[in-house]
Amino acid sequence: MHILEENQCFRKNNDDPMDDKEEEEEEEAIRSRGVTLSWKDLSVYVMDRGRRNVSGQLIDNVRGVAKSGDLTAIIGASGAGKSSLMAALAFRTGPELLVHGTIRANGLPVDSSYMMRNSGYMHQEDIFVETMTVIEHLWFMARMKVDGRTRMLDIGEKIDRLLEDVGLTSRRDVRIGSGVDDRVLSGGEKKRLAFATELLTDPKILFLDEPTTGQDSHSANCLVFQLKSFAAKGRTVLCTIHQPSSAIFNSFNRIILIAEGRVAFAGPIDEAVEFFASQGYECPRNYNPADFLITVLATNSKSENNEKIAEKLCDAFSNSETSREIDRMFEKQLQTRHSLNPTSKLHLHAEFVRKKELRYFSRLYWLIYRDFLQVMRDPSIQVIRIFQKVIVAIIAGLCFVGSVNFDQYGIQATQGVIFILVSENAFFPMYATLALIPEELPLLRREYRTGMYPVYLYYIARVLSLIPGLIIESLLFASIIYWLAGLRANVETFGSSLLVILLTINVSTACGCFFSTAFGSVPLSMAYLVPFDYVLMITMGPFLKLGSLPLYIRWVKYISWLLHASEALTILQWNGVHNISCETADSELPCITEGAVVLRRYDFDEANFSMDLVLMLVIYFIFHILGYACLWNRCRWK
Ligand SMILES: Nc1ncnc2c1ncn2[C@@H]1O[C@H](COP(=O)(O)OP(=O)(O)OP(=O)(O)O)[C@@H](O)[C@H]1O
Repeated sequence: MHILEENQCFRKNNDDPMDDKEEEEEEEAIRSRGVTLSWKDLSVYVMDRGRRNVSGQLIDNVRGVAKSGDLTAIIGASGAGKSSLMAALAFRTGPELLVHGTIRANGLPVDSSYMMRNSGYMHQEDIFVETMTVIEHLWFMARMKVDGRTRMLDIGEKIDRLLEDVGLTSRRDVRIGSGVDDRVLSGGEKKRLAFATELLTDPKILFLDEPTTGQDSHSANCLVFQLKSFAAKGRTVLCTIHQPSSAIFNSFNRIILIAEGRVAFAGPIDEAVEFFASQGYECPRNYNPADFLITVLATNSKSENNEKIAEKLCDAFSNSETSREIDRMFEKQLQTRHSLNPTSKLHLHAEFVRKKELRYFSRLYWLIYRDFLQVMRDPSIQVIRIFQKVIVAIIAGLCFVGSVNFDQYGIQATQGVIFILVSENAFFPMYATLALIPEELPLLRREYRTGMYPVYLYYIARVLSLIPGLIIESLLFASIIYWLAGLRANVETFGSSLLVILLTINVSTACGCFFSTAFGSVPLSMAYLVPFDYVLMITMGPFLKLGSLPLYIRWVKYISWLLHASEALTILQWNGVHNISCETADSELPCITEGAVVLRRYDFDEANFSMDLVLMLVIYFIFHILGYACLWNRCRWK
């Protein structure tokens, strides 16, 4: 009995048994509908930072074939170049790598968009939104990846089937999470979830980078069994693996052995052991052949010609009959392609065009949905923040009870409340937003590069998902402090003050988004944002008369929304006030009786109110446009 029997795994196959001939015919028919991937003269280079010069080579002129219906494994020691080769074949290398060579699908040259639409790629490191549950994650991924015309019912059925296939049905409502806890997924379960995610689109070609890492041997065996079953449906499955057990090794149809970026063998598994034996490296009996092959290739000792063993084997393989067989397969693919009539060619390449993507608004909806779940479930983002705000508002408001009056002391108290309203609604959201995008950058890059959504949709969704929280937060804070302190008690002034505060909090969030995308990490963003904030705070009104600002800093008044907010709120409190009492006046200082004089004292002008609001809006859009541009740049080039 083969060790990877299906009934040991999560789900049984209930297909009717067939006789051998029928099975062979069926297999051949399925294969002919699949995609045979072939590549030649494929090299991968590392580029320097400016992408002008090559600074190293990871893959050196390799060739190979991965047939539909086969499970092909790229095997080699750690650092041999397995992931680099697979990423190159899948068109998933980062912009720091340059891929040179020919990659063909059924003999036709392919490009990145073909690969993105026809292949799935399971990365070595899983990146999930940890606050989502398994089912929420799968629904999100299905809506973003699956053909837009697929019915919700069919998607639901598919998800249920996949959950059963990968043994996660009982964990469907568990959060993905992090750490070791039975309320979140384990490392192995995350791998299975990543696998199920790739199967959502039923890709013609499936790439998996180290799918068995972190799995116990039973789960690893089951996963490989599922890969085989998937391949048997006429799919092309390629995975990298660096330490397969004998059972897993024996279940591969073909292997590609990689050493130092070169191919030491590519072909059926039993031929690999024979080839090594023919070169003088006989696998001992009862020894795991995979361990043996990898150990031989990783040995640093030299052969009789003072050549490294890996180099000698790679040279020998490139002159071997098996290698020539690969060349013949490559040529055969080319001929098949030439014999195809134009309609078939069109058909082959038009397959992916037929997939209808979800409309922008639907994708935006799903992105906002995901961001909302995150915001709602991450207490550090919302609940604690709101609670903290309420406490601060009550404490601050209580300090001002009875002091905000139309008298000489009241002038200072009113400006104090305005300072707290502005600074609290400016600095807090600015720093709270700073970590949001850098934390998600790896996920964003990955999803953007697979074509799930454009960067601007992500950015808009991120900003929109923050708005409800920001509104609740700012309105709560401002209302508590406004009424406790006793600022002007009429609906119009209160409403306009809330509008100014809403603008302040939104511009500050936009500023936080810009700094986080411009500098890419929280410590670096903080390093630049703190001095910038100091300048904004010093020049916001209460500390310095605007007219006395030194010439070199005077430009700040155009970009400081803190200043515009202070001015607008001060205007709302003092505009039209003619009866400021002199009762509490210091006998040595002149008494101020007019609101207009209070405004002049800070170099504010009541005619500026509308302009302040407009300028805040302009600054809001400028920060977001710059923030988006920086994010787009990071996704494209890093
Ligand atoms: N983007 C890159 N820039 C520079 N060097 C890289 C890059 N990606 C990989 N390398 C280097 O190329 C070599 C091969 O890396 P690769 O990840 O392909 O190996 P691997 O065989 O998959 O190893 P592992 O099993 O440990 O994942 C390593 O030395 C790695 O440091």
